[in-house]
Amino acid sequence: MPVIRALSKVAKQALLAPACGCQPLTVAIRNISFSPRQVTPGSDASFHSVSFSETDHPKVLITGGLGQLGVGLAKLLRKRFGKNNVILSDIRKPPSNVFHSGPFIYSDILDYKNLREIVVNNRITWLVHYSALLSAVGESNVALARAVNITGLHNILDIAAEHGLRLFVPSTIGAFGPTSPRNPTPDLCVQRPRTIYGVSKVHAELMGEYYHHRYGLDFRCLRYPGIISADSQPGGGTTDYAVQIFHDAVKTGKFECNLKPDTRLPMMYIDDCLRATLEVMEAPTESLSMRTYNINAMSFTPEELAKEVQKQLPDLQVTYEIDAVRQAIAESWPMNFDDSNARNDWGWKHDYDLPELVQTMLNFIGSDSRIAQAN
Ligand SMILES: NC(=O)C1=CN([C@@H]2O[C@H](COP(=O)(O)OP(=O)(O)OC[C@H]3O[C@@H](n4cnc5c(N)ncnc54)[C@H](O)[C@@H]3O)[C@@H](O)[C@H]2O)C=CC1
Ligand SMILES: CC(=O)[C@H](N)C(=O)O
Repeated sequence: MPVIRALSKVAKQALLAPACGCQPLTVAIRNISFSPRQVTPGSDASFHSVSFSETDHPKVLITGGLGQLGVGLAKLLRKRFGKNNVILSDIRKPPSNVFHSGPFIYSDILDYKNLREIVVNNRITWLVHYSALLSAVGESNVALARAVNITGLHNILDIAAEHGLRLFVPSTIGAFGPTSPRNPTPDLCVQRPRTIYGVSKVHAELMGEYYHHRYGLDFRCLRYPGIISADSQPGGGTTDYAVQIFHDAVKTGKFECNLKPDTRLPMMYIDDCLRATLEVMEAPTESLSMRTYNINAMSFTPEELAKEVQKQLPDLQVTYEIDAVRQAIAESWPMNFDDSNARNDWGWKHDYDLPELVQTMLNFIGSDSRIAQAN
């Protein structure tokens, strides 16, 4: 009975707590070992809570780190916090340059004990959760997408709440759907996505915010646009065409686009995306009026992108062979993203517009292919 009474007191405190005042619940979790996932009886929950303030630098774990974004983020964070303070993890075997560039560890986000062991043994304080199946691959394997994007997220939330971690989970333009306002799309509006990817990301936004209010979890989330990078391949999304065009333009002079020429989507160069991630993770709590923000840089159609590339490579030939699944997804997504809250609250500002993006991508891929030809 006393335990039940204590629990109902905790629940009452939770409902009465101010949206940002998470202290009472955090204390309750520690005092009576009531956590989102029950802490083993007899264990001392406070033992796990290594707060960021105890160390000079955060100790960061990146899940799903071998995808398009993780390696670049590790590089940026290692520059800032030191090589050994940032651990990349994935279920795939890392290429040797990645393996030798800093700590890498196997981590399957569906294995809760494995996650807990990594967090405890390495005294992790920040968790960047990148593991996911993206929009197009998600539609071709819904069961796996549901497991990785939803069950996996539950593991991540519980680990982060139990161990007092600051947690970053990216969301996406894909978290909106055909009934959302598309031009522009604000932070708060109807979200009824039609992909398992989008559904799982809305779920992540809501669960993260719920854990923030309920358990005091320091949850931070950015909705990324389509991300464009030169030295890492996209993992099966709808916006992948905007990366592939550069590789094909340089290598073959021909590009077959799987979206219609007038399909407008928000996009961002990877350096802006990774910097935004670091900036929101470092933003003082008081500056965050929300926990999930849109971020934006530019918006273009395949035709506009092709024209910009043709300014540098006039012989590029672009044809269109529409992928019905990707086209339907793209037509349900925002055309322009309103990121004014991120700009006002924590000073978000993008560096790359379309001309700089194209120049940078062609310089990078061009010099890469010249090196390859010389070898
Ligand atoms: N790349 C983009 O344009 C955008 C990405 N995002 C989000 O950013 C995050 C990172 O995206 P990308 O790097 O592009 O994704 P990606 O698809 O390139 O990489 C995802 C990684 O997750 C790993 N993974 C899959 N199952 C796993 C499991 N059970 N345990 C651990 N790892 C597992 C994969 O091996 C892969 O390396 C994702 O959450 C994605 O939704 C959001 C919007 C745009
Ligand atoms: C915008 C995204 O989330 C991703 N690149 C995808 O196209 O699925």
